[in-house]
Amino acid sequence: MGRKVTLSTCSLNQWSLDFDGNLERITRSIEIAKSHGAKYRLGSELEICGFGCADHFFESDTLLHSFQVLRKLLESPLTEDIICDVGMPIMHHNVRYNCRVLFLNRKILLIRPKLMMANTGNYRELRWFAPWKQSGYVEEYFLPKMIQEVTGQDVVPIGDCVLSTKDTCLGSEMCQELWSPCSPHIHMGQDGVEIFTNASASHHELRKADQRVHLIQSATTKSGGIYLYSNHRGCDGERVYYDGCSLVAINGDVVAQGSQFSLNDVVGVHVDVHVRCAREEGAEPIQAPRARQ
Ligand SMILES: NC(=O)CC[C@H](N)C(=O)O
Repeated sequence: MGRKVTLSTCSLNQWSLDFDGNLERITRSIEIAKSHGAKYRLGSELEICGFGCADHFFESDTLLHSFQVLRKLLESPLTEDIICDVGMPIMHHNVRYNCRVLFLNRKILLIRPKLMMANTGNYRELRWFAPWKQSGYVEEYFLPKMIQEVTGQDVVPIGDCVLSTKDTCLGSEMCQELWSPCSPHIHMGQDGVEIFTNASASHHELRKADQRVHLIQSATTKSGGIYLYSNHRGCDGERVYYDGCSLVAINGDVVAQGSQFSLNDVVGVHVDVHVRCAREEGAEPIQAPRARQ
């Protein structure tokens, strides 16, 4: 019998380089998540600086201001007792990565860089970011001083790994990775991950929301589990429309979904789930763990 936990995802109307506004909307989404008793809050891809910063990603200020926002979030009493999963660019060994930062109670648990970049159609991510070096590979990241002062940590893990808690196991994938034939959720499912998360910036095209739903349903039908999807909503300074629809699926069924065309700047989607039960009731028992090289 698993423990009941509330998980929260959201769609925020973030704007490129609007660090104050983006922080305010992230803060509001955490407030809403906490008011529902959530223990984990997921936000969309690069939500701190905005997804569409384009060549501003080359400017060190974009990375610096992202860390300043992260510091404010770490310091805030609002982020106590909830795992916050936020998106920002991070430079590691002079290479820029599109990352998730997961933290709890003023400690950074993990920095998870994107493994597979979106580089076709409207997307040119390879111009600004490198994909992470290798799946299942982790290094040490030296935190900047302004973050060390708050967390008391010098180094934190950066790379492709999952988060184990007392009750469950959570693994991140990022936007494009869901669309790949070798999505990380496949191996994570084999490794026993129960909560899959996806931080996205996926723009609107007719029937694309339906494709996303099918991909997410397929991901949780195969090995069972809970899939939390967060998509940006709004224009983000670009000439496309990111169409929200943040959702939660459990064992192949969509159990909660946010709006696609809302005018609200902050839309939260929350679910109460019994962790463990989700995997136990999933379609297939856990297979042999992935052999790591
Ligand atoms: N930001 C991304 O990785 C987006 C790519 C993906 N194909 C989508 O449109 O959802």
